[in-house]
Amino acid sequence: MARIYKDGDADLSVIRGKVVAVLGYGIQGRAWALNMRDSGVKVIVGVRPGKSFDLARQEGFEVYPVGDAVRRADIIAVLLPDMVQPSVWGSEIAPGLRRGMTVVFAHGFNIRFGLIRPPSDVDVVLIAPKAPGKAVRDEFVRGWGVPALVAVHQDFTGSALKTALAIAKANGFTRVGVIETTFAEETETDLIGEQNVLVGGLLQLLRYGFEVMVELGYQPEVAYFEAINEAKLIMDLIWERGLTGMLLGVSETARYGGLTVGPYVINEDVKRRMKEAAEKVRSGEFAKEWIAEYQRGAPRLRELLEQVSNSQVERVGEFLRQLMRSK
Ligand SMILES: NC(=O)c1ccc[n+]([C@@H]2O[C@H](COP(=O)([O-])OP(=O)(O)OC[C@H]3O[C@@H](n4cnc5c(N)ncnc54)[C@H](O)[C@@H]3O)[C@@H](O)[C@H]2O)c1
Ligand SMILES: CC(C)(O)[C@@H](O)C(=O)O
Ligand SMILES: [Mg+2]
Ligand SMILES: [Mg+2]
Repeated sequence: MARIYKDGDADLSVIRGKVVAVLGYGIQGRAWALNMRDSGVKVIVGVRPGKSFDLARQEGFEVYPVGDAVRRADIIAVLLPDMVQPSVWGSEIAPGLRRGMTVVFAHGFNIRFGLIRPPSDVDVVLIAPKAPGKAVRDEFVRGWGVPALVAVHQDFTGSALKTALAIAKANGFTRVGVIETTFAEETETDLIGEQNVLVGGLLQLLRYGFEVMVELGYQPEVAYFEAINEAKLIMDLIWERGLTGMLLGVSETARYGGLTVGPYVINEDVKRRMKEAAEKVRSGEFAKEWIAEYQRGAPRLRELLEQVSNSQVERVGEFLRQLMRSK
């Protein structure tokens, strides 16, 4: 049984009086900085000059270049893009680290694949939210939170877990539940999950679902409502009531059709390829490929993103989302 920490297991006083530097003010960084400040934690931001720097200032934070923020902090949360972290670590983070500091990651990628090797006299922990940054902030503002994982890679002070749980509490994660894991388990499951299901599998399923109807001559607007917009509402049912609850919340016709046709469309062959993709994560092959792509300037990523953003489904979706938002 997984070990799961809740609010009562975490003590905010562990980080009171300490300075937490959030490095990066992007998708996660902004959410963490705002959440922790709202929880009474002393937060500063470390980021390069530019839009994020200006936004963090506008939103009332003391903002510094990364190296200066590290030097002023007791705890640093490394919320820079994964591919940027190793070089910034070498040039700006490592030189400012002091004995007994805590380094918090939100994803274990660079530790798991050996791209960052912290000195032995700091604590190294992981607090990985199982949610996109927008939800990390929105749920906190709503008075609740999102689930997260916690892991300790290095416990120099003997209180690494306590510090990690305090950071989790300040973000609202312990209100929901924080599961104990390892950097390896978090990194591998996060990559496998986002590729096979959350980002990759889901996107492709929705695109094909839409395209099949359009290619059969149905109206694109009808196909969008059917294959994409309603997918959110069905997912809400699963989120609230589980798989069986969703099945009981749709018609008997949908229940029978879904249970018989689903496994025909998403078949064992798909499962086999999901396992192949998972193996590429576990062996490090995916990490190697992504690092090489990033070092070339990410041309393939840009091209694939452009293909999605220029597709018909996006034009239809934009029109319908606008329509649904206005009376
Ligand atoms: N995006 C998510 O919802 C999400 C969810 C869970 C975990 N994570 C993890 O959180 C971490 C941060 O990811 P993100 O998606 O929030 O990143 P992001 O791309 O949104 O963050 C970019 C931030 O880093 C700054 N930055 C980029 N290069 C820099 C440099 N050289 N020097 C200083 N600042 C620089 C940018 O100005 C910006 O503020 C990653 O480890 C990621 O895996 C992200
Ligand atoms: C939000 C996700 C997909 O769960 C996260 O893992 C990420 O990398 O952005
Ligand atoms: Mg991820
Ligand atoms: Mg994730």
